[in-house]
Amino acid sequence: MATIGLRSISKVFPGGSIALDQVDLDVADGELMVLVGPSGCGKSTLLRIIAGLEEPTSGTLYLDDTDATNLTPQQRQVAMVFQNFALYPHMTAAGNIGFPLRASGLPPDERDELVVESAAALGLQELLGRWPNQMSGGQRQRVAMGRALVRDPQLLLLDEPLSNLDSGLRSELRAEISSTIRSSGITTVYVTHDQTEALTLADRIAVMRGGCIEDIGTPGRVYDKPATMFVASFLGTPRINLLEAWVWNTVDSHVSLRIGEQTIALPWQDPRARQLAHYHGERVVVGIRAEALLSAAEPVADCTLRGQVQYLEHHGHESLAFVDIGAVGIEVDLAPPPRTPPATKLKQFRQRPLTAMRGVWKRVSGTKPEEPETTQATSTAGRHQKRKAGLVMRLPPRTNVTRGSTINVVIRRELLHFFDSRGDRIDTGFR
Ligand SMILES: Nc1ncnc2c1ncn2[C@@H]1O[C@H](COP(=O)(O)OP(=O)(O)OP(=O)(O)O)[C@@H](O)[C@H]1O
Repeated sequence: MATIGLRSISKVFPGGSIALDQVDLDVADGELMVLVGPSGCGKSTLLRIIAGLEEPTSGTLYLDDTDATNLTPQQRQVAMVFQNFALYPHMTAAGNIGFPLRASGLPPDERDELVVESAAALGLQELLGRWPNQMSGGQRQRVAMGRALVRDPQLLLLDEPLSNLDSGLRSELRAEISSTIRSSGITTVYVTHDQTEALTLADRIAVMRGGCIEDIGTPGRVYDKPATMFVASFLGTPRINLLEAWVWNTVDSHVSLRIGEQTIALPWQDPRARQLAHYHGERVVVGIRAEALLSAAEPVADCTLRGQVQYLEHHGHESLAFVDIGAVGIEVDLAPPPRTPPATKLKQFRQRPLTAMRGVWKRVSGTKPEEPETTQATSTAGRHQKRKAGLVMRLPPRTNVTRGSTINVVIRRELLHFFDSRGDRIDTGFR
């Protein structure tokens, strides 16, 4: 098996479109790394550079600590599975699986043995004589996996291998792919734009946007402590609530967060309060996932917002409520357009720090709410249209909450996320 090391990999396509901007990434031996991000963020380009199908404009690729930037795809011993499976239509399943072995000149006996072995591992024994047009999407996908793994490659690269399948089959095959990869112990890079796939499959996730990796870590870490507002917004269903809040620090007591016309507070004992105190009189963004919100008969001091239920969505196992709390919502630009700097500026542009691209976000709209009476902050009231942002929360499936009713929304403050005006996490190490 192998390790992968990418150092300052950039890719600028003819015409100036920057697909990758100084990407660094390490994949450990036997690790399943998932590259996830919105369309156009550079995932496939990065995968194709690892495969040797695309050349980086600059940077170095290491395989097992050896410079492999200029090796051919064959020399890299990489197997790739594509979105459309790319099976040969004129070959049976057995022919497709055995194709790489035939190409490498293996004698027919040994070849057949390996094909049968590989088919058995993927539950394809009964299908070996079928043609691609006689197989379902899921079966074709398994044959593509068999063909990729039969040569015992060093690396397995998968580019959206499930995106052409319906959702039921996708989750079934996701589990299969995961167990096949883990039992083979092969180092794998898996590209998807589906955050559920990323969270369920990965040992580690690299979240990409605009040609950069914005966050990298275990699924639990990037979900629980996203490095940026974009990452928080991209991962999780329903999407995280992002609300504008104004900070007011009452030293040695608490930090207030003014959200719309309402206020919640973090006690001074909470380490995040001291961190937030640095933003006294300023605007931050509070991220609240649906699981951090509870509906309660009585308000709980310092952590309750009141709001009116705008509408309810029933999903069988749960209901989602959209609650108007009169706050200003923040919308993150999930897919900034590809960057095309002028040729003369290219060098400086590539050297820009990653953070320069992170803070692509905008207020949905809204007037800055009135500060708490004691605040000295400069008011910008009237600059924007006021807008009440809905808060999405989960309710039990047969809830007695009705549309139009006013409810107490209690916030589990330990689950709150805070971001600065650039969209970077205001970290506190609380969790
Ligand atoms: N051959 C090419 N010539 C010019 N631009 C390209 C080429 N291939 C990709 N790009 C551009 O590079 C950027 C990254 O593309 P890439 O296919 O890597 O994104 P992606 O994240 O895989 O997107 P998707 O999920 O839609 O496949 C995009 O802006 C794309 O338009």
